[in-house]
Amino acid sequence: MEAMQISATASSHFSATLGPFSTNRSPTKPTKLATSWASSASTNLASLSSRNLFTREIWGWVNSKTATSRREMRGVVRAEMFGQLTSGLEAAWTKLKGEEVLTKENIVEPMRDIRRALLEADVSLPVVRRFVQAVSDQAVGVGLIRGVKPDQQLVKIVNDELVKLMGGEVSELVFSKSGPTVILLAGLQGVGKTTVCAKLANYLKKQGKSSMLIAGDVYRPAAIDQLVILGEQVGVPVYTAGTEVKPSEIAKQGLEEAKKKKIDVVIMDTAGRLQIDKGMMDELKEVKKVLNPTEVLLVVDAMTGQEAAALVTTFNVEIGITGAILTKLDGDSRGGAALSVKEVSGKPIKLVGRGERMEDLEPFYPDRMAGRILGMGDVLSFVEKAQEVMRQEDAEELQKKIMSAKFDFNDFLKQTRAVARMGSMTRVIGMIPGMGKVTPAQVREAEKNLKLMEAMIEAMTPEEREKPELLAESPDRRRRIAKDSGKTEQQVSQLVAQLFQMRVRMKNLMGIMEGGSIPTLSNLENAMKAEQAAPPGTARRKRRSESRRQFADSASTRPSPRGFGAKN
Ligand SMILES: Nc1nc2c(ncn2[C@@H]2O[C@H](COP(=O)(O)OP(=O)(O)OP(=O)(O)O)[C@@H](O)[C@H]2O)c(=O)[nH]1
Repeated sequence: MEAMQISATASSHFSATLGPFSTNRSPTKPTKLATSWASSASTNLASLSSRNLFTREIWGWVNSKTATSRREMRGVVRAEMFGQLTSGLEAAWTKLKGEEVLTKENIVEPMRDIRRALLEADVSLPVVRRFVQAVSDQAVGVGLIRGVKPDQQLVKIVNDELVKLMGGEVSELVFSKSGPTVILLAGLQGVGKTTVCAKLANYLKKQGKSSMLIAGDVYRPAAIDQLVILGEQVGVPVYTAGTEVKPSEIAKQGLEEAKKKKIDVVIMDTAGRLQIDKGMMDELKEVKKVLNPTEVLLVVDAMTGQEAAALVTTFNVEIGITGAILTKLDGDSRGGAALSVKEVSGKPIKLVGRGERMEDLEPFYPDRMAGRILGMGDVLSFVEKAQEVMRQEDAEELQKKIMSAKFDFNDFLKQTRAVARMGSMTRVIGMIPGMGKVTPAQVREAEKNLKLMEAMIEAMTPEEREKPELLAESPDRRRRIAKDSGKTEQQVSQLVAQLFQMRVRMKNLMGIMEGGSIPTLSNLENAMKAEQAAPPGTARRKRRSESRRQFADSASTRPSPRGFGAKN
């Protein structure tokens, strides 16, 4: 029911906010914005069932967003990062379409798809096994999101497990508290180490830190020249001592120089090898001893998949590292390295390279990465936010009130605040399909009017908030509220009228939901369109007359025979 409430309330909020208080707008005429809300509500209604409609509505938005992302994936992004994994996982969600709940039986097939997708992404088998087990355990039984469809529940569980798998939180670079921070880079040949040195210096420069590069690859003279050129390109000094000096000696001299120059961060490039050999490890150990580095980062090529994770493990065992830098993520369509490094080696990926330019280095955010893999991005966090603000119990209580036409100003305020808590109105609106054409000016106007209404409601007594009839009956009360809130009497009257209109409108919409079958997208949308466009004498007039009758009903309890606005 919650979705209906939020739609109906939101729709009414907007018709209220852009309706009665905007210039040249009749209180009963639905505005464009209200119409959009109504039609978005109808779109979402199509996928709703009779319970937990709020969460379902949010997931309706998720669906539409996912559909878009999936379309994008198919078209543009697919060829890019992790495209293969994304499409593999899609098969799993599809298998759950039409199911009511997740069961031990119906997750067998989707779990097989997930397993296959991860193996094809070159994630190592033990990691895949643990992942699939963790997802299965959560999918059946505990930890379900109430009211969300099974395929969406599974997306959420997989998302959370992916984030966990990749290390959960972003793992920041550590800086030394005194003296220069020393970062020692290691890695096999051709993985992008030399490029990373300069990219990292450039990245730190943007954070206001000075760096110096030390050219320690004495076996490939071109590597020294390459580092000098890249250093010039990003505007940082490079310490070189030729190819005749031992790397550990170069490291020592470079560090002294950096201390003299009061450089913040020293980045040491080292020689790569085609594969791990004892000579390289011994040399690295020696350099590490001399430098006593704050960070020892292994640079690994993302395109090597689970091999990258194995390398991180070996280097960690041999020389002790603090983390990894994953390069060439831009060319990686599988994702095995990003998914396996932390789980296999216990060491986090700190940074990722996503292109050849000096700017193409950024922190590794597990949550964003999971979002990209699933094609969900921000939408998942929005769902969580929405769930936080809309408690199930509140929603059920509200549903009862709406059905018995007892929706009052307290509920109105609560709903307004719930919507506001979900984020700025612009953001909320932006998440709803079909709402793209709302102009910023309209949103600003809506926000302003919500504040205006809040001020008037705050000036009401608790009794008046609970019984809007009191205000319908008494101009004195309305005058007092106008005075206390600094608004006009007309504005207060309009707000009261609006609440009665909302009661009718919400009850009608809820009635459609309650009364037997769930309407299909097309017939509900048509019904709403017809209602909005109805000529005089049809649905709209009927609705209006019903809200008038409610006023009249409330007015009939008082002595005066006159209707809304009569003197008490
Ligand atoms: N597409 C892409 N290319 C990258 C990235 N990082 C590095 N490269 C390219 O990879 C190639 C090898 O990079 P280098 O920095 O020379 O590799 P290296 O590890 O220093 O090599 P050795 O000195 O032989 O050990 C270069 O052509 C880089 O431009 C990245 O994130 N994306």
